[in-house]
Amino acid sequence: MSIHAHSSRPAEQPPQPLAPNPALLIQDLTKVYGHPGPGARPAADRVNLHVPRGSFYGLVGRNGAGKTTTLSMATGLLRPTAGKVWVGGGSQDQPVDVWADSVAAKRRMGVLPDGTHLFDRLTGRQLVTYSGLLRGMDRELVKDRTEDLIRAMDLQDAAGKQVQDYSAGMTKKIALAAAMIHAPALLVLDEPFESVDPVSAANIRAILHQYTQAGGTVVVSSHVMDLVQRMCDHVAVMDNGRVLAQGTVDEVRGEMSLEDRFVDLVGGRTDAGEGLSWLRPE
Ligand SMILES: Nc1ncnc2c1ncn2[C@@H]1O[C@H](COP(=O)(O)OP(=O)(O)OP(=O)(O)O)[C@@H](O)[C@H]1O
Repeated sequence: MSIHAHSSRPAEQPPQPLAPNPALLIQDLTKVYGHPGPGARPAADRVNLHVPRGSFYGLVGRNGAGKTTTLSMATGLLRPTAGKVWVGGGSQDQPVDVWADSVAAKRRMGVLPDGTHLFDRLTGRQLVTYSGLLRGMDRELVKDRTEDLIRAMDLQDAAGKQVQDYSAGMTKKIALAAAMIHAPALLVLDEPFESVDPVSAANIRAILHQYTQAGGTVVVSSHVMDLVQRMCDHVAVMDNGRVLAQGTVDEVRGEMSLEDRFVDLVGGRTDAGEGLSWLRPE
């Protein structure tokens, strides 16, 4: 496990990884929204992450900790102020610099962004199909995989409906299907279980576990420590734009539950409720 791991090295070659051929390597990634200058507080502050191939990696932190900012930069959606990101591929592939070669990098990734903006006038089936066709996949293969994914997400009855008429959880599931159609090496999922019912969440977890067992890598952001402790094998804790700890879940939590360790690291609030003495029924 590394704690308070902030380093600054020249950012040209991928740094020497802790294990060979990582799925995702993030080096000194920094984002300052608006005008960088004195007093500007970075939303992500020299973030270094090493995501091993085949891992199920949780990124946890409070609201506003910088998880979405970090994952958006790591997946080529948000330009970093500073820092580098490399994405691995198959076991024999060299890591690709996400911002220098974004086409090759994006081919290796499936992404479920935060607050997904989808082409919601399309039906669910069309959305997944176009996601495959846009990636240059064979039409017959796309057709077969689309039906497999719709079945796996239990969306058969809704597949012919426009996505704008889906519930929040159904939208999450169809966006996840669209992210998986090209069988990428790495899935980066921002809050994948938010609004998803427990049965669907269990199905999705099973699909993702099967995928990591086949050599895929999953990175998920979440606030739900219990879920991350049960589901993930690796975890990084972020607060105020910084990584406070990272490693295997057992290394990071030690003898504690992940939730207790998290509160220990980020510092719990004990004054919650103060100033709300008026909050009682008349
Ligand atoms: N587009 C933006 N412009 C300016 N500030 C932003 C923008 N997006 C995020 N921020 C700020 O950056 C910080 C980190 O936000 P971010 O969304 O990355 O956190 P998060 O850990 O994903 O939070 P949550 O769990 O609530 O989704 C916050 O202080 C937020 O207000």
